[in-house]
Amino acid sequence: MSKLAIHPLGFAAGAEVTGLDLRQPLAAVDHGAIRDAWLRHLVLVFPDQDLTPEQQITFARNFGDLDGHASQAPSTLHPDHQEILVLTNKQVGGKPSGTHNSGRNWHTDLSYTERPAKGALLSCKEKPPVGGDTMWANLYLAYETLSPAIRALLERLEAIHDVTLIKGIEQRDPALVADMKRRNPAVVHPVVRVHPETGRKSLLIGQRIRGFVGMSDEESQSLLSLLNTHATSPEFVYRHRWSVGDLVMWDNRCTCHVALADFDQTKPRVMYRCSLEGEQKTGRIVAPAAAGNRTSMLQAVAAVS
Ligand SMILES: O=C(O)CCC(=O)C(=O)O
Ligand SMILES: [Fe+2]
Repeated sequence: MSKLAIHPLGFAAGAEVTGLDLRQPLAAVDHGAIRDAWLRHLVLVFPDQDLTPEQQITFARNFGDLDGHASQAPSTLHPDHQEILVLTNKQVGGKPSGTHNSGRNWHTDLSYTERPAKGALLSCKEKPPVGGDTMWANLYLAYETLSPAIRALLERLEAIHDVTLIKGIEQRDPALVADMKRRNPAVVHPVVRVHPETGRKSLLIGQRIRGFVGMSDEESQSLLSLLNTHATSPEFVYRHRWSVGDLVMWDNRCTCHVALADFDQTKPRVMYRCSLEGEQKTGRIVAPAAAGNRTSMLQAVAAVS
């Protein structure tokens, strides 16, 4: 008999899943229960799971194909397992040994690609004594609590997502940044999206958005600020305080998240992430020549749309 138990951790998002050893093959009944909980709670925490990279990959594959990380610089991937992105503040030979200072502004993973991730599974390998929490916001609630007038405006709106807006990207190795930019020209996505499994609408919003198609820069920035402030209201957020061995799995189709930088940077923080490949290509690439200059890009996008 299954020992699986699910305890909600927050009203907006988050549930703890206990009674499972994720190193073992997943029974069909547990698989179904996890999928249901994932769609309902958006962020699932599996505590005390000490997984090898192979075990993390095997568990992740229960929920879809893995993203091949073509959008990432190869040096940020696990040397033996390209399915794993290494998020670390550790230096090797004076250089960051993976994706450095990752996720420091609100974002939905891979929104700067045509096919944002379906979900992700993040395993905590090392953590500082205090700080370094991660927060997720429920973007269904964000959408549903906007006024009908704003919702009607957003229904037709598209946003320009830009990899260069990753917070702190300019502090990364310039060769790595050039690689990221080359791999990821700016893309346009609808602001309102429909979850392919639940059918519910949510916002694709965050701080890696350059602006909205057809709006002036000033209009874009004001609207973006309004939407991001609303979407990340404390009422919509689950905040996770990590322990080594936690595996957290989130639904990236209806959430955004941020990794807090409030910790002693001389202490290591190391996370391994598998990304589930998005099932829908919702974006379209904006001419790369337009990228880099906010005003010219907004005009270029407006011209082609
Ligand atoms: O390091 C973290 O807590 C999260 C980083 C992040 O944004 C991610 O893994 O997608
Ligand atoms: Fe992320």
